[in-house]
Amino acid sequence: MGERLNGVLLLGFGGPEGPEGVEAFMTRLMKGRKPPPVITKVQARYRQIGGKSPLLEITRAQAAALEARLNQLGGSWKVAVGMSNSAPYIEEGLKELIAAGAGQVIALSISPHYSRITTGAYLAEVDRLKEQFSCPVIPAPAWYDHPLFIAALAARGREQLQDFERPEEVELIFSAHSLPVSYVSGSEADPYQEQVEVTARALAAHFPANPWTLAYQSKGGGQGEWLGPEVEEVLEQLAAKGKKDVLLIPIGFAADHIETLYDIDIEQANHARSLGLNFRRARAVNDLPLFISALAEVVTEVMKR
Ligand SMILES: CC1=C(CCC(=O)O)c2cc3nc(cc4[nH]c(cc5[nH]c(cc1n2)c(C)c5CCC(=O)O)c(CCC(=O)O)c4C)C(CCC(=O)O)=C3C
Ligand SMILES: [Fe+2]
Repeated sequence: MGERLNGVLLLGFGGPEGPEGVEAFMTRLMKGRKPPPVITKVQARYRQIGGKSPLLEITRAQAAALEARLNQLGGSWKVAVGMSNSAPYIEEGLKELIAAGAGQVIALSISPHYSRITTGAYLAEVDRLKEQFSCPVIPAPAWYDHPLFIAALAARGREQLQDFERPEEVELIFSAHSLPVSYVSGSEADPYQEQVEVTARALAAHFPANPWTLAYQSKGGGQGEWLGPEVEEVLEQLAAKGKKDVLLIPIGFAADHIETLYDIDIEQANHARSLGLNFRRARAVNDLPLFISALAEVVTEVMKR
């Protein structure tokens, strides 16, 4: 792989580190669209998860683990983090790699499924900056169907499944972030929904005995209809069918953050409890070695092209 330092820029959505960062984050994210009452509601959620999201810390841990793995496989590697909506921004991550002497940069989205608000936006920003830095930047391929990512999700599921009395009878819910239906329809449709469905089917194959349902979570307000069914609806349907044991595996996020710690662990868990369900959630893949190996394979595949 040569003597030159290879850079990897791990690209993510970003998030406010705590309640006081919510306003700036949302203004950037929504381009000024959302009224202040929503900001207050979101701030209250961050307070309920301890005032701070673990997202940045987890992403940094993923970057460190990926860097170690790549250096172990051969060559000389540095992995930096660049976020779309919060610091460290994509520009800072790119500057860090170039300052370290990277001869080229592989841009790797940490969002599992492609949408215009996630990977599409990250790569557009990378593209915009590319001119300014005259360093080759190569986008890494998607990994939503990578066998090691699927195996990592399955391992997280199994961690929880073994705590149920009859693991093979537990109802599985696979969840991904909802999107406005307008993003996934028409001639310029994002492949998001198809990719989520591929991940769900591949994961289901790891649990051949268990019934499963794909559901969407954390939908926003406005912008018309959003992808469904919602997790809450699925919980209600399972309760109505007399089911008791439910394990939710979030497949649309690579790290634990407000969407798992608040939306699932507080809101959906409360809803499940009120329906009399025995509800558990699988941890996000975070820096699980299986997942880091998946990312390392994706990166080294780029080098072979
Ligand atoms: C597909 C997707 C991912 C998955 C990709 C991935 O995980 O990599 C993701 C991740 C994240 N989303 C995050 C936070 C937020 N997203 C919001 C709003 C929105 N997200 C959307 C989509 C996604 N978002 C959409 C279509 C909107 C509505 C925009 C609009 O209406 O135009 C809002 C505003 C309030 C609200 O609507 O809830 C917040 C606070 C955080 C940070 C968490 C933390 O800090 O712990 C993370 C990782
Ligand atoms: Fe979001």
